[in-house]
Amino acid sequence: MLLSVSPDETHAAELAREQAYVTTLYTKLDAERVDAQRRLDETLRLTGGTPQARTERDVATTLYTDRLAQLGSVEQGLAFGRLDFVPGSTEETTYIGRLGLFDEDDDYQPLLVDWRAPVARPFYLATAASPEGVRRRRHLRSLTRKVTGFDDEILDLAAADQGQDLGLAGEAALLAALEQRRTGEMSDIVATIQAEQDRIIRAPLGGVMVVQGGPGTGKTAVALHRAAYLLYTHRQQLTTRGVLVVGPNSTFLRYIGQVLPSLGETGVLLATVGQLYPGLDADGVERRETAEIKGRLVMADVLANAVRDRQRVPDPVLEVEYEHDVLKLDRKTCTDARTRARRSRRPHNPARRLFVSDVLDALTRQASRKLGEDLLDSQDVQDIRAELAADEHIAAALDELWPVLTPEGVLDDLFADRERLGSAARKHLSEAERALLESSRDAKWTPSDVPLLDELAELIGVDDTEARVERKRREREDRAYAEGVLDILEQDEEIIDEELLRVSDVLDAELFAERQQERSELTAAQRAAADRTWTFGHVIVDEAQELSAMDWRLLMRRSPNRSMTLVGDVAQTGAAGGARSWGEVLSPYVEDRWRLEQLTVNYRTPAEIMAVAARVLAEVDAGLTAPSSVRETGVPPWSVRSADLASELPDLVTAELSAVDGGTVAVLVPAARFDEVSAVLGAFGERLSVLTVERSKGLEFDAVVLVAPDEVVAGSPRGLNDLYVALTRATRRLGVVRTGDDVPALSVLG
Ligand SMILES: Nc1ncnc2c1ncn2[C@@H]1O[C@H](COP(=O)(O)OP(=O)(O)OP(=O)(O)O)[C@@H](O)[C@H]1O
Repeated sequence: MLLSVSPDETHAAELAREQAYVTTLYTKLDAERVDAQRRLDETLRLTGGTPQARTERDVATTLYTDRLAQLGSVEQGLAFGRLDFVPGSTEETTYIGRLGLFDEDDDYQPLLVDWRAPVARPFYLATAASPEGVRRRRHLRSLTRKVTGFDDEILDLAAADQGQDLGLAGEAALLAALEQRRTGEMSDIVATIQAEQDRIIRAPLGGVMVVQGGPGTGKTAVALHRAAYLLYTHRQQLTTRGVLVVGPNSTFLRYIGQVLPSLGETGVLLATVGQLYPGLDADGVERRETAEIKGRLVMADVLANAVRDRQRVPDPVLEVEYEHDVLKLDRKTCTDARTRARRSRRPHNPARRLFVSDVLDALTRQASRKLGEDLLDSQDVQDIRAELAADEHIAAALDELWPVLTPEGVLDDLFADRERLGSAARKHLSEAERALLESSRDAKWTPSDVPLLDELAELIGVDDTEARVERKRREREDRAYAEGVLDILEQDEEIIDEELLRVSDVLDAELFAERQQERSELTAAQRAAADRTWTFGHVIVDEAQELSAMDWRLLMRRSPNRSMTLVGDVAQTGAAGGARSWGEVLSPYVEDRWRLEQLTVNYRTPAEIMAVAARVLAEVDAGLTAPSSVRETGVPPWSVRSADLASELPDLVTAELSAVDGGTVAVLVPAARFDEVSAVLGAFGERLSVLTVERSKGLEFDAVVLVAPDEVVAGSPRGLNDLYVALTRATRRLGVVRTGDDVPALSVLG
């Protein structure tokens, strides 16, 4: 008798097989977690020993702590792919997942291959036209530990003929991922990375790579997965120096903050430029025009002048009281001392020693003459010099001529004093521009002050020895404390030895956490955050088009090896001092030694919305092409005119919130309307965000309502770029609320 098996039964049997395999993977994962925890506990129990033993323990503790964090992060979607190769190929069926798992009992055969390993590459790159030995690619879908389904792609030439215009791999899985409601936090894309993205993620570590791509092409996603890939592939090199990821503002950093931990990577420093000067989180707000001036390259000259202006000489003579007499410091003596100190090419504070020494020599000669040179031996002269050096009047005179400076002090004084600013900047900035700087020094430091402070720190030569010594002292204290705790617990343990109680069983959770904290403080990222002169193994900049020339100077200092990935879109530049072209930005640092990669497919914005955005882009620059959308929603964008926002906007927002069914909605406004609209929409809760267009950069929402597009366009010289950014934030729905003049590029909306 012939048995007939229905497709459903085959599918169900296959699903059961996948479930069985995935279950063994989770069992293995659980065993690894128990093992890592046990090893960590054992390491934490050990105390004392030689310095080398302690160092080894520290390394082991960090290793097991990191491993535990990594094992904890991969719970969701542990395995998401499978490759079956053509018969006769050297590869066997391979499962691809968020980390690698091996079978120790079977010669360390891989049970699951880390997505970053070379063997996993065909999962992202193989196509029907170029299958790389792959016969079938399978995307596994799962919910917690349950496999809920799978999608297969058979990579043969018949499939190649079915015209995959955009060359998308795993289309069903990709579209399912893109259709997901947005939560307000970015997710990783590890299961559905596309070929053009994969090539960028796995590009070699060295050199400067620019990734140019329109909105929604996955630049941010690619940048973060690249960080994870580089840390996996060049772990040794990068864990000591660390990886820096720079984003445009703290809202954006919060949005992307979970992606790297979800990929098992915690050692990356995420920061805005405003956070790259230790001790400051500069988030003050200022006018665009002021930020633009502060971002200009000439500010480096202005600051150099400001520091030189603090190196003064008497005009004509400075008289200093000394021992009931008066010593005279003349212009020539001081000018000579100043010239020698400047010629040393040391920064201001270290060069002060030379200046002071020369001036003291001159004063010593003078004082000796007065006392009668012939009567003094060399010891007497030395004593006189020491006395002069300790004299408060002389110290005050030296401070006047060559003060010890701080970057904050110099910048504050410069912006607060018209004369100083005039002297330092007259040649570089107009009176009106100087007036803008002068009015900018309110209470808070702004992000554009940070590269200026950093520049000043270089010019002044800030001595951070004290900070370093203090840091070391704190580390030692923390360690001694933690060890003390463990010693006590170990003594207890001796008493209850028979019960074989482990330290970790009795170690108070809070103390344990503190000890963990101490360990994590020692990661490269943490140390880097506290050290202005830290140089990173790799620097990744997102929304790189927004950075000013002065921002670039700061970042280049943090990356002397020029191992950098810069992602951005020159069509979205909003900052007045931002990039117009990548060549212009980079040539001062690397000339033409940088490579360009492009991303061309928009995964975020549906075709219906992109059609509108493309018209705006054509007005920005007819030569620019908008990326092609990967999907349509069938929902056309809408537009209404409102004469009374306060009464009409809440209803429009309510309708959008219900249309996205649990998803997120953003109301984007020109900066001048932010307070008004926030007040109107104050009570809508978490799913609604009211943001200025500038703050929405890099973010996305299920629905976007854009208010007053004409004001967005008129609001800045790059207003059309801002409009383009605003229109491309939506993953499903877009609405425009007009309050004033019509914007020609939006006329298609009615
Ligand atoms: N291969 C992919 N698989 C699944 N989702 C993807 C993929 N590539 C991108 N996405 C999703 O598309 C959206 C846009 O990605 P991302 O924010 O990285 O784009 P972007 O180029 O940085 O955009 P913008 O320039 O507008 O800030 C995100 O939700 C991201 O998760």
